[in-house]
Amino acid sequence: MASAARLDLDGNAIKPMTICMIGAGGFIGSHLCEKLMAETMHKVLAVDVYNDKIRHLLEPAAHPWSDRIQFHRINIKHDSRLEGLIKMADLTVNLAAICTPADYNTRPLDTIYSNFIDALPVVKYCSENNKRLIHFSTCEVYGKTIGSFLPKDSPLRQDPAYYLLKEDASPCIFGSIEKQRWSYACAKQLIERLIYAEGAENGLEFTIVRPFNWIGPRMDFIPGIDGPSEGVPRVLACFSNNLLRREPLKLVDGGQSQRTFVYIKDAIEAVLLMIDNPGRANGHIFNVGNPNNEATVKQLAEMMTEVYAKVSGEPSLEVPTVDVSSKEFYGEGYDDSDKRIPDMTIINKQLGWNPKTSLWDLLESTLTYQHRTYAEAIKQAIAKPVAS
Ligand SMILES: NC(=O)c1ccc[n+]([C@@H]2O[C@H](COP(=O)([O-])OP(=O)(O)OC[C@H]3O[C@@H](n4cnc5c(N)ncnc54)[C@H](O)[C@@H]3O)[C@@H](O)[C@H]2O)c1
Ligand SMILES: O=C(O)[C@H]1O[C@H](OP(=O)(O)OP(=O)(O)OC[C@H]2O[C@@H](n3ccc(=O)[nH]c3=O)[C@H](O)[C@@H]2O)[C@H](O)[C@@H](O)[C@@H]1O
Repeated sequence: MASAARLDLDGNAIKPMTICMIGAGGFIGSHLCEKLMAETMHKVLAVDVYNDKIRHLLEPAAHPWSDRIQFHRINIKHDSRLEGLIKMADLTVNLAAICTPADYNTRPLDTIYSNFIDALPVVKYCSENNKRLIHFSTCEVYGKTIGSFLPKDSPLRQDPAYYLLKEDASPCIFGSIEKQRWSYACAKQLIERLIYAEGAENGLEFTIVRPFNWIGPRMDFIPGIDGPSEGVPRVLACFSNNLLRREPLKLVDGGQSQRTFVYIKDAIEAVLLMIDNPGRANGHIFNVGNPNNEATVKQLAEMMTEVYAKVSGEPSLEVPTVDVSSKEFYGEGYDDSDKRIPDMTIINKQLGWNPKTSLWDLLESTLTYQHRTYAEAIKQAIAKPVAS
């Protein structure tokens, strides 16, 4: 239950504030709203075009926090109410974006508009009205590692200097323009530069968050159940869908890319520290990830298969994975980040934050949720005769 006597990292009482959260109806937004309602006295003006993932917080109206959350169905591309909401708030958190890789090379214009053009008014209103901004960028701004350009057998590939991703030192390395995969990363990079420049030239108080593969319940959708049948969500939902339907998990180009996965609930703790500690968070770019949870996509598939068998009680498939080319899976123009390990020095120093949950444990709680939420609906969808 929320308590009024919460203290910041310097021992001062935290004053309740009003937060304009754009993209509050998405995966991260839903977890952040939950946290803010359950553990703080902050008020949320939740802006999104959808509210399914936060409906449990909005209805019934008898929740203890009911007077602290308001939903505003607004498309920020064209709605004059946005500036008024930013003005009403002490802080704006901007999460709105197209952020599924299947869109980057197939809908590059929508991707660039969503991640750059549509964020411009948000930055402008915050700057003009002297409002603080926490903007969600991505670890994809690092692109590929320096080490990926070394010969495959070079011992330097093992040296962290060639792969560890540091906010204030690592370059942003993208592929050629035909590799439209990088449309998202490039748009995010440019909005980061604009926000940084607003800070430098106009005094905007900002924090930029670079999430490294946050995963957990409510991430994306299961195709044909709560999203389009032909849709391609991010890897957690793709693999969950395969496991629920008892199909082999598809490994793009052999599943050799490496990622570090962090549990959404750990990551949300970091965001709350940023919200509550402006003096320590303003002016910073933060990596938020779990360097201890590294796996290749193939290893992730194997672990998810094992965990799902445990939580569902169903035996694994004899052939649990199948290789597929990136061209077949994502289409022309796909490219990939080879390896993503966040350096944690800055977030450790400023906010003392560390992730806690192991990959196995986070997959166990997430796949338990996926099974409970979707297994029955999938069974019914599979059993339904196809209309002739
Ligand atoms: N989940 C991750 O691990 C991760 C990693 C890196 C970066 N990010 C960034 O974090 C942010 C949130 O990611 P998420 O995983 O919650 O994604 P999400 O797709 O679940 O949430 C984004 C939300 O923004 C809303 N939105 C998009 N365009 C909008 C518009 N024009 N007007 C109003 N609402 C709009 C969507 O409806 C959606 O609810 C994004 O900016 C994303 O790039 C997330
Ligand atoms: O989550 C993040 O930190 C960022 O990275 C993601 O990018 P990526 O990790 O490449 O996206 P996923 O869809 O989660 O894919 C991870 C890896 O799994 C592979 N994959 C995906 C799906 C699948 O069915 N099979 C498969 O092998 C992809 O090719 C990729 O190598 C997205 O760009 C963003 O949501 C975000 O900015």
